[in-house]
Amino acid sequence: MISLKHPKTGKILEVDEFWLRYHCRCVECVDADTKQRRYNLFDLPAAVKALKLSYKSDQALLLVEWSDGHKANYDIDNIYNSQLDALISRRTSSTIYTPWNRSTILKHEQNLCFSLSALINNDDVVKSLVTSLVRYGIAFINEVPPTPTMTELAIRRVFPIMKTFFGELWTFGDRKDHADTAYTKLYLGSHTDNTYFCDAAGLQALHCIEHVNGEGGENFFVDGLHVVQELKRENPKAYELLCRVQVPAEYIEPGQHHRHTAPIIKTDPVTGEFVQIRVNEYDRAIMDTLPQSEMANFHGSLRALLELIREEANQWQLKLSPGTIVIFDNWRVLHGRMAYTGQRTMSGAYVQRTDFVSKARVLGIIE
Ligand SMILES: C[N+](C)(C)CCCC[C@H](N)C(=O)O
Ligand SMILES: O=C(O)CCC(=O)C(=O)O
Repeated sequence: MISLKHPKTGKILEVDEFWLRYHCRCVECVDADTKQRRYNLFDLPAAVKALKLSYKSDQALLLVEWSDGHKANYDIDNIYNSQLDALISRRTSSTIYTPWNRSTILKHEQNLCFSLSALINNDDVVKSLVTSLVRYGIAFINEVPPTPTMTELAIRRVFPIMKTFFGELWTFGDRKDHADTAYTKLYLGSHTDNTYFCDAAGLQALHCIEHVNGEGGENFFVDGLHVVQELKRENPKAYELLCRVQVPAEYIEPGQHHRHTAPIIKTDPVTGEFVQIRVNEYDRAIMDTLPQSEMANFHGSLRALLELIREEANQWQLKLSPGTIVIFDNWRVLHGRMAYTGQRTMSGAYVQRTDFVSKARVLGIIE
């Protein structure tokens, strides 16, 4: 270990020597074009030693002469910012994620809506939309001509579309194109999609392009981040159990058999932050991942979460009309719809999680 003292703050940091050697960012060590490392672990001596330490450029840089002959320059602040305590403090002090219930989201409604023409003409509007998606997990694009083609154009202005067995840009009503309750006129309780995929879609976009000769079909949304925080406060045992118990989900139709097992609440193993809520009663598979003696506890905890989800104060219900696309974070915001009559056609698409967060990083919204 090497002991460093920050030249400005005086903070002492014990740094593992191999870690420091491995994190040299000079052009010899990291390719300037690809930003990829130019060597692997075995190219460096396991017991590499720092022979000489010195500071330069008003002490902003640390120079190290290594026992393998390499001379490295480090930005001191980069070294301190690359430590676990710095990561945890940045993440836990971030104010980018704003949990909401119905009354609080209604106060921000105007921050969530963007017209298609503004979106097309102005890159800043793209950034504002992605910021709302990160902050609240939901946003709307208005004044979209109600066709599948224009729905696709609007989504592709911001994100690439994820291909699944449902298709890329999908259009659905009550025709049984897939073995799923979504393809009926029935009520759909709050859920997240794709609990049965190894990686559920990150975003989902829905556009009601037609609803005639009937009523109902209102959509509702619940902020999973908010209900998970409430559960953690009110019932920490239930929260802890739902973070831990592995819950299988499944989707079966001719030619498809998807299954994925994971907890209902996923948290970041390093920082403890909320990562994903994965709730879908319709797609729950046989629960064979717990001994029977623990089932009652599990169902009690799940019931506590579902009660919070069902609370009216947490549900934001709205009638989507042709012209408005709703986009929401399928790892955070649960959605559902009321039963309906008449002819109702929805168009929409999924976006991969990795494409959503990559876009947010490129735009400087998250790190
Ligand atoms: C969105 N789209 C209509 C294509 C599919 C709906 C699938 C709903 C399914 N139960 C799930 O949770 O994934
Ligand atoms: O029909 C709707 O409005 C929503 C359908 C739905 O919940 C889904 O596709 O997952």
